[in-house]
Order: sequence, then structure tokens, then C-alpha cells
Amino acid sequence: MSDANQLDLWASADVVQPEVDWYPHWLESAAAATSLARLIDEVGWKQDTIGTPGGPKPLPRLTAWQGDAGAIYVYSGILNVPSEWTPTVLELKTAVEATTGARFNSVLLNRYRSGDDSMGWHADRERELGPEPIIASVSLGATRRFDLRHNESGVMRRFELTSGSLLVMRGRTQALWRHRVPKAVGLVGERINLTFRFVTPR
Ligand SMILES: O=C(O)CCC(=O)C(=O)O
Ligand SMILES: [Fe+2]
Repeated sequence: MSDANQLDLWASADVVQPEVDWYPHWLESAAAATSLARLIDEVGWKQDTIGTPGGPKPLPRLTAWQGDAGAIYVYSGILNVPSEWTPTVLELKTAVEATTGARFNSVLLNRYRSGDDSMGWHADRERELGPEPIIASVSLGATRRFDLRHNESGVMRRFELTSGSLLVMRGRTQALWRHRVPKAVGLVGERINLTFRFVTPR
């Protein structure tokens, strides 16, 4: 790499930032633990598969979709009709809307059973989310690392998603960055994540 490019990378490392709002202590830890226990019971968790060249493979996590009836989402070519809101999810949605001032009509729930469960690099940029989606991500249970990588420069931003935290991604974050939850080594307990979204209703 030339010196000029090296300098560019250092310069962008300071300047390039995703558009995120970060609330590390959004919920008190007791409230977060209560919500975690309730969600394990009340949500209809599914083991989804992803199509690969070698055939369908189980996702390394359990998932569920909830939302308003019209909030249909096309995901890996499949029409996803959401389940009805359950009480704890609805409570969290109301609280997230109060904090962000945004409205949400759907949520993807991810359940990471241990450090072996993970989510690979991706951006949430399906057409029905619009060009600058607001995605509000609530974390409950075990702390997991969340990486954001700027597509053009490769600059990385790292968050430790602690129990009761809220991370809001907005603006051009999905267009310009990817994110992931990597596997974690050692004894890592269960974690549930809720990503609230607004899907253009059909
Ligand atoms: O588990 C997380 O914190 C990330 C979830 C996520 O990126 C998604 O649901 O699209
Ligand atoms: Fe995501």
C-alpha cells in the first residue's frame, strides 16, 4: 500500500462512524433478566434453515418473527408472515418507541443458546425496509460482541452488547456498513436479541 493510501486509512479511521445511538443501560439488569425468562417461554422459537450449495443448513440460532398482520417480509426468497405480538415483546416495543420516537411494525427475535450460536456479516437492506431504515436492537442475557465494518474502508467499530442495552442503527448505516455477532469462546450463557423494524405494509 502506498503512503498516501495508508494515510487515507488512518484518516478515515477517525472520521468514519456509523449512525448509531447507544444506550448501554437502557433497562435495569433485573428487568432485563425478567424479560429474558418470559421471552424464552412465550415466544414460538423456530429452528430455521438457510439454503447452501450443499443443501439446507440449520441457522446457528433460533428465531421468531412477530408483527402487525400487513408487515410481510421477504427473506431468502420466502414470504414471511409474522406471528402476533406476545405481551413481553409488545411491552418492549412500546418502550423502544418511546426512547427512539420511531414507530415499528415488526420484530425479528434471535436466540443465541450459547457462544456457539452466531450471526454472520450482513446488512439489513431488504427493499421493504426502505433506504434509511431505523433498526432498534435490544439485548437480554449474556453479553455478546457486535462488530460493524465499513464496506469501503474496512474500518471496524465494536460494541459489547450487554443485557438491557439498546443499539439503534439508522440513516446510511445499512447502506454503508455490515454487522455481525461472532461466535464467542468459553462458557457463554443464553442471549435474546430483538431487532425492531418498520416494514412497508403490503
Ligand atoms: O443479535 C444481534 O445483536 C444482531 C441481530 C441482527 O443483526 C439482525 O437481527 O439483523
Ligand atoms: Fe442485522
